[in-house]
Amino acid sequence: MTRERLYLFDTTLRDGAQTSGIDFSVTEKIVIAELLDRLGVDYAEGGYPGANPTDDEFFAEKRTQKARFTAFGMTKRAGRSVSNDPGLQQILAADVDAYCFVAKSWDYHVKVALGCTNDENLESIADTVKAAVATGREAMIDCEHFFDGYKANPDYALACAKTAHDAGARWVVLCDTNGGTLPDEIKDIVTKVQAVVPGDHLGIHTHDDTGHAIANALAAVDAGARQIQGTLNGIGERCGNANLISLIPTLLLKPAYSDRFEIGVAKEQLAEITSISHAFDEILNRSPNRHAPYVGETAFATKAGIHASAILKDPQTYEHVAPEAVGNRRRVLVSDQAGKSNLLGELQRLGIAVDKADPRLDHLLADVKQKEAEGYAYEAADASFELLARRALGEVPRFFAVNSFRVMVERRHNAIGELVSVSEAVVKLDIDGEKRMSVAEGNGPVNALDMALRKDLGKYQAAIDGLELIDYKVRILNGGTGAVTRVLIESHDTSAHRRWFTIGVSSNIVDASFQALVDSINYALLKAESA
Ligand SMILES: CC(=O)SCCNC(=O)CCNC(=O)[C@H](O)C(C)(C)COP(=O)(O)OP(=O)(O)OC[C@H]1O[C@@H](n2cnc3c(N)ncnc32)[C@H](O)[C@@H]1OP(=O)(O)O
Ligand SMILES: CC(=O)C(=O)O
Repeated sequence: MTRERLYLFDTTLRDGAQTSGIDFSVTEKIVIAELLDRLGVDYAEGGYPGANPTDDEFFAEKRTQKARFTAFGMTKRAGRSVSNDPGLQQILAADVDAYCFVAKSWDYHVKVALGCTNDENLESIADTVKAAVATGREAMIDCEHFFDGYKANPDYALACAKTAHDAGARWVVLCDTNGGTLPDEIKDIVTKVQAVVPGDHLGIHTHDDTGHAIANALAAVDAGARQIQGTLNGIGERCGNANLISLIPTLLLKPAYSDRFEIGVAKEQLAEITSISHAFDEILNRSPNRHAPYVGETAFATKAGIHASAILKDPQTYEHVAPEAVGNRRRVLVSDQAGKSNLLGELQRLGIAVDKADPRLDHLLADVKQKEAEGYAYEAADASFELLARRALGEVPRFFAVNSFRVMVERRHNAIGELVSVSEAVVKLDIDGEKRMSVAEGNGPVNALDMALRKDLGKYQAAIDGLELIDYKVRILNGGTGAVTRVLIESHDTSAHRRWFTIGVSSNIVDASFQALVDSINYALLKAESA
């Protein structure tokens, strides 16, 4: 069966730049353009030449190599000719493969926002498309508010789409600009537009204001649209655009689409999609959404014992696609919802061989459940879990013992009269029967304890040289000042390029922090020893 070509149009660098809280620098735009080429989209909309210095510099410096590099702008202003519209001339002068012009297609907007007549707007659309086509490049029109416009005045909305098409636009893109349209309406209206724009010329641009951006894009495809616009990780104006990172796996892995369509993203590129999505979040300086479809850390994580038991027998029992297909991985979590199968799955991943009938496994499971009831959360603290498991199996040496620790916080005036807060910690350790005492100052009690703990580990000192704490999170369980505190610490061994999480729980925040610090050091020593 021959499959139809479906084109992917990325607007991360244009509509994505309209996301509140996101401001791309030129350098970031350059890196994102490279990510888009890596992903394999057909079009990459770079921004709006002439709208701001960042976009001007970006268009002067960089273009995508594989994706058709596209400039965005608006149709010519009414009452002016194309050659007499400086904004439009700037767009036409950009070094691109294609242009995408936003045009009004709702008569209410023509009247209120443009303040011109319906015919003048149609003339702007036609003249702009013709001028773009005359440059030898591809032209497309984003019909802004198409669905709301169609509901208000179907004849005029259709006239806008037809005018763009007749003037030579390769694509007429129907935009759900306010994001309020539902999938059935999209399907119905796109079907009707096919009467005036036949063939593979319709595109769809959806926003996620009702949580239907992807469903709406797919509904449009079902009705005949052959270009989908969207963004990396779904960023975009207000609630965002259709998320290409979710759409691409669906188009490639779900027979309802993969049997009917081919897209420009190869299976090998699909296997990079998790890493591309996370790299994009790095650029945005934010943590990836752990629950994101396909690419989230928990997308293939199972917590329930009954699921884990079946997954270990055959992963397909609880997975809709193979995690490897999207470059993700299966995770079997250990928590209070776990059974022995979860433990076995996690131990297997850690390279620990143990028989399901081994009674130590029952003790370990009981221990995990007891500690989870006290407030521990091992699914978030891989290293603390590994220590707990290996200890239960007698595989963790006693590197050092903490005899005591003390921490003092003092607020006082320094020599020049400024009010400062100073923390000082004392840690007493026993290493192979030899007693050691270290004192350190820090910018807070946990920092001081960390310094003191790591100051003198005797023969183990070299093994923690590259160790640094990179994140510290506190969560209060049960509320109130007598509450239980859970501390999660992320550590990084710069020499071994390894990251891990440890946990501590106590009614005392310093005590909880100290537990997590001690676990972190024990884990570093365990890994150094096995290396
Ligand atoms: C649905 C969307 O997401 S469309 C994308 C929107 N993106 C952006 O607006 C980001 C970039 N925009 C900008 O930097 C600026 O708005 C610019 C440079 C484009 C224009 O700036 P200004 O000339 O100062 O105009 P301003 O932004 O105040 O208003 C937009 C003008 O464009 C007109 N306009 C809006 N859409 C269109 C259109 N499709 N065709 C022709 N004119 C249009 C408006 O009527 C308004 O005209 P007016 O100034 O005579 O009232
Ligand atoms: C063009 C566009 O971004 C919109 O109509 O939503």
